[in-house]
Amino acid sequence: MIDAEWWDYDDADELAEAVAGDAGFIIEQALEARGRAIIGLPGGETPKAALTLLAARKIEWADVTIVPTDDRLVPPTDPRSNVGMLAKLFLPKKARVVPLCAGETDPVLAGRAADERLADLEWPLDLAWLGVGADGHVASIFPGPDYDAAINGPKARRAIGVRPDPMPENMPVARVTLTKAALVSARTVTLVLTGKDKRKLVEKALKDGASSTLPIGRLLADLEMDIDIHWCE
Ligand SMILES: O=C(O)[C@H](O)[C@@H](O)[C@H](O)[C@H](O)COP(=O)(O)O
Repeated sequence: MIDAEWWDYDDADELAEAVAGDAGFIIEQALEARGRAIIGLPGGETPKAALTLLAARKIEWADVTIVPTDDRLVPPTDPRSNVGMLAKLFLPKKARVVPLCAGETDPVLAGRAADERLADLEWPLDLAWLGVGADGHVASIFPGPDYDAAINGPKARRAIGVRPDPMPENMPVARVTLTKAALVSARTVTLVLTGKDKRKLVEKALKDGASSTLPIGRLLADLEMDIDIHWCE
């Protein structure tokens, strides 16, 4: 079992500063070691402030490839689009932003196309920065017909289409997600969350390990290196 180190902050600003600093350091280490960096960045609300601070850092962004950890099957101009949010922040910095969805409407086809697109990238990720949903989903690994393939699929599979069942009420759309294998193979995995409820959920997931019924629990159980968990109330 890996070690999870909790980093607690007094407020969201302090959390954002710390996470942006950590991510920036990991990217700079990768650039120094290999002359390039490939990072998986999350969607949702929690990471927005930290991502904005990260984009403002003085980094050789032209040598950085950014992949959303997951995305909703919506056009990049849609406010729900994760790649749309990341492109706004990082394309002006000359980073390469690789979409998981390219206009497909069928999640199974979108997942296959994303997997082919990612096959050309030099894996593993240097950083997989993750959030967690109030229901315990991570990236867009949700209960439903694609859950087993996302959690237990072949290690070579990097992305897969997801038809959540039940559909999340706040965001009832199909998705494409990086698989658990693609996420846990990252050189560094970091988890960023806020609020007491999510903290309790992650602490239980860590305790339950591989027997966790939650996607986040199954992912944490398969990590092969320690993880930093950044949290504020
Ligand atoms: O596409 C997404 O929704 C995210 O990648 C997702 O996995 C996110 O991390 C959680 O849903 C938490 O979202 P919040 O940070 O907004 O609570």
